[in-house]
Amino acid sequence: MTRLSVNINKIATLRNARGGNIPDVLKAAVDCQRFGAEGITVHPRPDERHIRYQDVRDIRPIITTEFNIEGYPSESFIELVLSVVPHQVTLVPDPPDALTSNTGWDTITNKDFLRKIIARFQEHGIRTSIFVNPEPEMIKHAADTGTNRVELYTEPYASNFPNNPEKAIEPFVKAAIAAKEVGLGLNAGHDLNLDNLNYFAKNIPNLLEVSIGHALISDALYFGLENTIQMYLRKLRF
Ligand SMILES: CC(=O)[C@@H](O)[C@H](O)COP(=O)(O)O
Ligand SMILES: NCC(=O)COP(=O)(O)O
Repeated sequence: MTRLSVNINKIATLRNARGGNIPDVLKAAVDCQRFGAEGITVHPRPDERHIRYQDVRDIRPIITTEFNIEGYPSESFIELVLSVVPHQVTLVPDPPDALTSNTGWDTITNKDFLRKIIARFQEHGIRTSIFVNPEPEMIKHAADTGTNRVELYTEPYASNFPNNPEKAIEPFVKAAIAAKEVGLGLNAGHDLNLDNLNYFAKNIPNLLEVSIGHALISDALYFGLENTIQMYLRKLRF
């Protein structure tokens, strides 16, 4: 079964547009869970333009579902994660000024860096995942870092899906097979949506989790948050 983790960054972006506390990010985290989300994902960035470090601390004790913190492993991010102790941390190679995540790790050149950080998180009982492009070579080297899982960066799938779904999914199937061969658990995310999710989940073997934010929160404007989460869940249950 593929779990749906809802990324609530965009709810925080909306709140931050005005200051104040509307919409209430903590309430949204609890409500996403109540509406069926099987995980909550947050991606704090250094400028805190969406989810803030304090939000991350406040969410941990009020949710019971899986908590996944994504981000670049700067010292302040590492400190945050070690103080919060989520179920999973996903390491993403975002530079501080990145608009959004736009590539996976080069797991060859960053192998020693990642290995040390991953060991620190795992010593605290935190499962690790690292964000990778769908390249079997990068996935094989990811296994040498000691990580538990990889998260496939799905933007290229999402942008190619409307023109040619078979071609769009091809590298992701190969990547999933490579992950299984080296014993890594498999997550995926970025730009997954109501149109492309079902085809992805049906075709990718051993997909443990998808994290979805931008499209899901946007769909919630039209369909409501509860209904939208249920619509996404139905795309994963077949
Ligand atoms: C790693 C990844 O793909 C997501 O965490 C994404 O970067 C979050 O989306 P925002 O850019 O909307 O914060
Ligand atoms: N890890 C991907 C994620 O959390 C959400 O990405 P997106 O759906 O906002 O593109």
